[in-house]
Amino acid sequence: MELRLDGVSHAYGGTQVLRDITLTVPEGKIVCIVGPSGCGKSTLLRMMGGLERPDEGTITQLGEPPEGCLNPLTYVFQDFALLPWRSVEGNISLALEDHDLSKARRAAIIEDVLARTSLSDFARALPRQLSGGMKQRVAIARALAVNPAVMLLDEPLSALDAQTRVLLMDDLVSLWTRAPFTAVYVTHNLAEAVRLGHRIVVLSRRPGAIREVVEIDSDLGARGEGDAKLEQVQTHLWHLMRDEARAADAELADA
Ligand SMILES: Nc1ncnc2c1ncn2[C@@H]1O[C@H](COP(=O)(O)OP(=O)(O)OP(=O)(O)O)[C@@H](O)[C@H]1O
Repeated sequence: MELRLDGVSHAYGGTQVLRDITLTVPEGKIVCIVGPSGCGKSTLLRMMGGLERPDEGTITQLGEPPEGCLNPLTYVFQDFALLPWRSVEGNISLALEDHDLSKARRAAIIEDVLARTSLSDFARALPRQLSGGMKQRVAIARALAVNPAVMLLDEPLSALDAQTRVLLMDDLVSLWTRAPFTAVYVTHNLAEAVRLGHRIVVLSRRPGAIREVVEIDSDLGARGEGDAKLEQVQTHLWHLMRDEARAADAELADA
């Protein structure tokens, strides 16, 4: 399934937050959204997930969700959003409880996503026993359990330390390489954007409008540390972001 946004604009009260966003999230690709603080990235993601409606413009789902899809659009948040009193498998099971599945089918799905996220040995652990990286693996496993058409990730690695972020990025790359999924990935971190994005959408300062869309055609699995082309793209993104962040700062100072 593909997501298409056409002329999406939105305001909260008198504050314009998004302006005329037109973009496509192609099936089987990861689209990263970057932009300065407060430019409307999370708002855009909420609109893609149907949690809010834009004032103007349309968001269309084109094509069919994958076979076995229980929930076409599912989120992964920065703060993991796990229930502390439920075990790892209990948290994953939560995503399946509203669906009419046999006990055996539910157990098979949980076993599969635990294996894919290297969590099989932690099925009965509670969130408080897990590191931040492991908690986010659980949240990713829970999202994968519903076999979504599009996964919507809002700064999923921002709460983690630098080393853990690298490990989780590797995990996401290998998950995608084994079974390509469609995702929209909001991040402040340009290294994450160039490592994970097939398409990187740079938003301007608020009201967020598309400043540039950068395509990276290299294989996700082949992207590594010290890749000159990726570093070039990252520098280009940084220049765009820096200009926007400076302008946003100046606006706040003038207000
Ligand atoms: N429900 C809401 N009601 C009113 N204003 C809101 C609401 N949600 C977001 N905003 C405002 O809209 C603007 C965009 O917020 P949003 O969280 O989408 O930006 P962002 O780019 O994700 O920010 P950050 O990078 O800091 O997470 C901000 O000025 C924010 O205060």
